[in-house]
Amino acid sequence: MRIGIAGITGRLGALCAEEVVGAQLHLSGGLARKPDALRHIVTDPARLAGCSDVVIDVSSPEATCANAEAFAQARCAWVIGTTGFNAEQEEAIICASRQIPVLRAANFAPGLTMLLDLARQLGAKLPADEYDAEILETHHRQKRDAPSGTALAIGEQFAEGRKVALADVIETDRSGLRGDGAIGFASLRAGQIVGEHSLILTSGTEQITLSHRAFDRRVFAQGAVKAARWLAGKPAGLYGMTEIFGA
Ligand SMILES: NC(=O)C1=CN([C@@H]2O[C@H](COP(=O)(O)OP(=O)(O)OC[C@H]3O[C@@H](n4cnc5c(N)ncnc54)[C@H](OP(=O)(O)O)[C@@H]3O)[C@@H](O)[C@H]2O)C=CC1
Ligand SMILES: O=C(O)C1=N[C@H](C(=O)O)C[C@H](O)C1
Repeated sequence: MRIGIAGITGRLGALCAEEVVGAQLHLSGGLARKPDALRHIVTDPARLAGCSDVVIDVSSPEATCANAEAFAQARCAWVIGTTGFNAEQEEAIICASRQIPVLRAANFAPGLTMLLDLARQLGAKLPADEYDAEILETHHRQKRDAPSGTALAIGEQFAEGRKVALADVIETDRSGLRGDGAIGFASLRAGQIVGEHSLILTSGTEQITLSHRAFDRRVFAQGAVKAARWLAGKPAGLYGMTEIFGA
């Protein structure tokens, strides 16, 4: 199986490349802004798609979306781990998934995949007028998007359990009083913290916290390569990590 990496020079992309080689799969090359013939790094997505069965994309929202057309044309499977998309960019990904298999996940870690399932169950069980929901995420100082993609995914699952749309109850600006039924978000950025997420549910008399801490970025790279192996050759469609870790 030939696996390419978009964002291969980045923190996660470089680890994904190591995992591919470590698993004795064929690393077909990578995409970044500066080409490098020695390391098979190109700037044209069509060139990478043309020599790959599947590409793991961990770059930036703009760079990821710029790949959509070339990957669809080459019928190349697409694992997307990039976060921070706007609504228009999300739509472009959904559009591509009508032509090629796309697996999209804000977090490739198995434990976090389980946490998403638990968040949905708690949303369905804990009454919104009794339990305030807050999501706290902490990441390294280089992270660009906030709230993190994972925090938003936790919020979406919890909201789905509550049978509300996250867009209707999301609170990121914390000035003023907390809204009834709000799902609040807070972000911290410091040092080299890999990624921490907590869903904190508080009533007048108790608190329940679901937490996940990644302390080695390799957990994401390993999940991404598992996802790539699973996705190559699948029919067109939009898939997620529950397909891999079965939450
Ligand atoms: N799903 C998951 O489990 C995880 C997802 N992520 C997400 O992955 C993404 C990357 O994270 P991280 O590795 O830390 O980021 P880095 O900034 O370290 O890496 C970004 C990579 O994308 C490339 N890139 C950026 N902009 C462009 C562009 N316009 N055109 C082509 N290539 C571009 C960079 O290449 P260069 O600068 O060399 O041109 C680099 O290779 C983020 O969205 C992050 O949130 C991160 C960890 C886990
Ligand atoms: O940028 C990161 O580093 C991470 N990004 C992902 C996100 O936005 O949720 C996943 C992980 O927490 C690390």
